[in-house]
Amino acid sequence: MTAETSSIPIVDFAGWDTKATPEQRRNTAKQLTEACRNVGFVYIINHNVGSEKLAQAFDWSKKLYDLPMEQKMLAPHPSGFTVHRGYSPPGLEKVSNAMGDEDDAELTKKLRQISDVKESYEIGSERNSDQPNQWLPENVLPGFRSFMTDFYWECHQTAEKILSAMALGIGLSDENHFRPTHPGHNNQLRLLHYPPVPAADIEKQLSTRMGAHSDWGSITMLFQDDCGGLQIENPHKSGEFIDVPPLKDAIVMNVGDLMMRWSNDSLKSTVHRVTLPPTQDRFTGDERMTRARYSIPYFVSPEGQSVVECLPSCVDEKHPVKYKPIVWDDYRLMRASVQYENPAKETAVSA
Ligand SMILES: O=C(O)CCC(=O)C(=O)O
Ligand SMILES: [Fe+2]
Repeated sequence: MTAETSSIPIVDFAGWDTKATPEQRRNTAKQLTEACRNVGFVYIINHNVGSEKLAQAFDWSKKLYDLPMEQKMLAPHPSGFTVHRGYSPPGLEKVSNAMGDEDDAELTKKLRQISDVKESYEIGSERNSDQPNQWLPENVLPGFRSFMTDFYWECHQTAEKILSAMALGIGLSDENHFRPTHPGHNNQLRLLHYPPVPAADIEKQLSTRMGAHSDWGSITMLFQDDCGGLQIENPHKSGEFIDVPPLKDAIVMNVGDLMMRWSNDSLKSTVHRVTLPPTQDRFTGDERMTRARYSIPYFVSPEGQSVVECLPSCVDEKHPVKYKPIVWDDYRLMRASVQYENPAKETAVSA
């Protein structure tokens, strides 16, 4: 299956360009929002992140992961879950959909028994002092820091456009509604590498590439290479997964849990996962080693103290308010506690 024939809608963002007519902009906003309501995932083409820039970002990511482990460990992810920056070797992070409360403690332990076979590197705004970046020494990968810092802000500019189109699409009178809460300092650029793994390990569920989960924030913009393996839960049939085939240079955009709350559930935060690539030519040798996969998600979130409460344009008699207001930082910490081991919490659970 190709992206053109998959059930994930494709939205041409040339229709949200400054040169587009008001009608083209309204139509684009409508298409984007319909996709977010019905599927929660959408391909965005003709956006502002250029093809060459993307190729360079994937090249840098490959250079990073080609480094020996001891060099990558010069920028380690701090222990615990409060700071989410730097390098996580395979097995450190386990994504899940658990909410992080006490009832989830057992579930969290069980989830850890099947590890995600991936390594990741997280980057944020240089001005976010709560989440300090963990850079490699410049001489280890000269130019990496400066490229990634620029790329981070380029992605942010595109995120602002997407949020504006969504604001219009969900009926807000001001298309800049999300700007004050999303100045960009709380976003997260993530470089992901899924190393080759025997296909049988994934088939027998001895390991996964990335387990099923939804994203927590406002929206996610994902760039994927041509390996394949990303799947979303069928919006019309729970438990069934459908492929999100690679579409060169497209952004795979999805709604996060926070935007779902903000929109009073009118937009969908769809569960997704990464598994075996769909076609046999992605395997090599007797062991059927899976081709490596590189992807670059960009998670867009509001400022930490932003209060998220259902938007008036998404509430009416038929759709009463579903969620109490929450502060983004409180919600994020609750979700993060499940993903990275917290030594204090683990002791408490097993005691
Ligand atoms: O690697 C991918 O394609 C998906 C990544 C993802 O879903 C995530 O990091 O939350
Ligand atoms: Fe995700």
